[in-house]
Amino acid sequence: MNQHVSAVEGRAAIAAARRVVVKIGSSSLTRADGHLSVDALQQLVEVVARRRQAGVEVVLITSGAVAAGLAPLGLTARPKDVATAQAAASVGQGLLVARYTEAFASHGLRVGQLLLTADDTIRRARYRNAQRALERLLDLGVVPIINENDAVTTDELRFGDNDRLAALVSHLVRADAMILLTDVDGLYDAPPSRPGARRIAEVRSAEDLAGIEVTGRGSSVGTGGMLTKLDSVRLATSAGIPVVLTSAANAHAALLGEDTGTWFSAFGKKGTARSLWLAHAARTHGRLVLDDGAVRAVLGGKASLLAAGVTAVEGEFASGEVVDLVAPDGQAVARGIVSFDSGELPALLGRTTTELKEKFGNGYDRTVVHRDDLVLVRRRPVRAG
Ligand SMILES: Nc1ncnc2c1ncn2[C@@H]1O[C@H](COP(=O)(O)OP(=O)(O)O)[C@@H](O)[C@H]1O
Ligand SMILES: N[C@@H](CCC(=O)OP(=O)(O)O)C(=O)O
Repeated sequence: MNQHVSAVEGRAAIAAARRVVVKIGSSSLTRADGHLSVDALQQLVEVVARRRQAGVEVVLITSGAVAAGLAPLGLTARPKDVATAQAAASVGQGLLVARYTEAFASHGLRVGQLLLTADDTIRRARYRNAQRALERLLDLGVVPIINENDAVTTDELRFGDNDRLAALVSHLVRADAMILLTDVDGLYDAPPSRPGARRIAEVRSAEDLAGIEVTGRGSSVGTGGMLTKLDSVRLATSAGIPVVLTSAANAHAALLGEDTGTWFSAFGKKGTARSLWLAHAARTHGRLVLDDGAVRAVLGGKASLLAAGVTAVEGEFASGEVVDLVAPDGQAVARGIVSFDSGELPALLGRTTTELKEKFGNGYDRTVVHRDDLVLVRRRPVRAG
C-alpha cells in the first residue's frame, strides 16, 4: 500500500488528474418512484462539463437504462425477470443517452456512447478495440458515455452492477482517478441506515476496512450495494488508481480534491485490465485439477496449460469461460479462460498434443488455457468483511 501519500496530497492528486472516470449509479439518477431523474442527470452533466472546461478528460460510466425504460413501457417498478429488464434497458438506453446528448450539448460538448460487456474487458482483441475507440473519442474532445450492454449480456458474463465495469474502464483508459457516485456520501463503518454509523474519510490499507460492515444489498434501484463498490475500489487501487466514493451531490467537491466522501489510496502496479478481472472479479464456472508437473509449469509463469497436465474436470463450462486451476490437493493455483467445453475435455486429458492431433484432428492440439489468458492466484489485497 502507498503509506507515503497523505490524504491531503492524495486529494490534491485527484484535483490535478488529467483523466478521470466518473461512475454514477442508478440510485443517484432515479426519483423516488423509480423513474429517471432528469434533474439529477443535468446536475451531473453540469459538474462534468465544468471539469471538461478546466481541461480534464472525463469518461462517464452511467447506469439508469432500466430506470429510463420504465415509464415508456408503463412499468411501475424495476422488472424482476431478465427478459423484461432487458427490454426496459433496451428502450431506456436510447432515451438515457438522448438526455445526456441534450444536456452536454447545452454546454457545447458532444458525447459518444459505448455499451460494453464483461467480455469486452476480458478478451484481448476486444478490450484493445474498446481501448482504441475510447482513446479516439477522448482525442476528439468527446465525452464517452458507457453502460453495460444490458439488453444482450448473458448472466454468466455480466457485471450486473456498473461498479466493476468502471474500475476496468479506468484501467483501460489509464485514468488518474476514479470517482464513484452513489446515494450515500461515502463508505460508512456500518450500513448508513443503522443509527450511529459513521463516515470513513480515508482508506489506505486492507486493515482500514477490518470490522467495517458492508452489504451487497443496495438501494431499491441499485445493484450490488457497497460490496461491488469495494470490489471496484480494490480493482482500481491495486492498478494504481486512487478512488473517491461519495454522493452525486458532492461530485464537484470530490473532483476538486475537497474533503468529501471516502478517499481510497492507490497502491500496486499496473497489470492488464483483463488479468485484473480474471484475478479479482470474474466468476469461475468449474475447476481443472492439474498434476504436479503442470502446477510447476503454470507457477513458473511462462507456460500455457496443456491437456497432458490435467487429471480431472469439475463443473460445467463452455469454451471461453473462466475456470479455476487447482493443484492435486485442491489448492487454487491460477484462473484462466478455458478453450474447450467441459463436455469435450475429459477425452483429451493426459494426452500429448501430437496424440490429440492424430486422434481428434487439427485444432484439438491447442492449449487448454493459453498463457495470455491465465493469471496466478494471489492473496487479495483488500477484502471487506
Ligand atoms: N458500509 C456501508 N457504507 C455505505 N453504504 C452502504 C454500506 N453498506 C451498504 N451500503 C448501501 O449501499 C447502497 C449503495 O449501493 P447501490 O444501491 O448499489 O448504489 P448505486 O446504484 O449507486 O450503485 C447505499 O444506499 C447503502 O445503503
Ligand atoms: N446497467 C444497468 C445498471 C445496473 C445497476 O443498477 O448498476 P448500479 O447503479 O451501479 O448498482 C442500467 O443501466 O440500468
